[in-house]
Amino acid sequence: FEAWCKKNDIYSSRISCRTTGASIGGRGLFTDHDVREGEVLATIPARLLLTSNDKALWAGEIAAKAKVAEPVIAEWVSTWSGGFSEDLEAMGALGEGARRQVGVKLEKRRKQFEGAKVLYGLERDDWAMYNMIWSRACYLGPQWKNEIGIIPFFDMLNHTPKENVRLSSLGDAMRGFEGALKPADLDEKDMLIIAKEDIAKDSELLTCYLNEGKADSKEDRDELAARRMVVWGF
Ligand SMILES: C[S@@+](CC[C@H](N)C(=O)[O-])C[C@H]1O[C@@H](n2cnc3c(N)ncnc32)[C@H](O)[C@@H]1O
Repeated sequence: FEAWCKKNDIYSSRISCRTTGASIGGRGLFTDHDVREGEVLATIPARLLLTSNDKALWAGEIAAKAKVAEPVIAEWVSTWSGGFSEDLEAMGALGEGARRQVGVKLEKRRKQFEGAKVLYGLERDDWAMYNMIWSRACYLGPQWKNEIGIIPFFDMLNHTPKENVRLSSLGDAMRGFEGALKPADLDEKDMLIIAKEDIAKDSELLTCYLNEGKADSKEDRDELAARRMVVWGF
């Protein structure tokens, strides 16, 4: 994966992808040095992203693009894992209310998938890929007109409520800095991963998938737990 990143002009400043029990998600990105707040940890060329501006069936469009992607992208897609897997054991950890909501969300996902099959020519076997796409995609921000996409390298970050990095396109990061010059070798739509705080060497880089701070009723908490399960499988 790191060789793939290097070959495709993903610049990352001494960050490694590690498969280890020390990673909260089993595999994730780690610092190989002491990082300072504000440091740009990676730049990712816009051309590598798989994106969609279909608000309803975006995962279907991305799945269709992933299926016919050029070899370079296909090589990256083959590294994907995670997402919702109908893992009954994981589901057992949820309370009754949350489990009920998982059922409702799953029903909705299945209907969307049926729609995506028709519109984007997906097949029944694409269900696992479809779910994986849900678990790896994010909003790309104003520079991308809030399209949804999967960003190589960034998609290796695991979740924590208290993230230590943030994502921004170069264009969004530069907005407000009047007169700032764009680096000549970067595009406004290229994505940056920026340290939100000082991070010690050998720490996992983490982002927040889902803000759980606002859930103050049991129903809200169940809804969030269900969403976490159906989107990310944990
Ligand atoms: C965007 S990917 C992150 C990278 C992923 N660990 C990998 O190896 O490709 C999202 C998936 O990572 C796993 N994951 C992320 N954060 C996690 C956490 N806090 N606890 C358990 N699993 C997590 C889940 O399988 C989730 O569907």
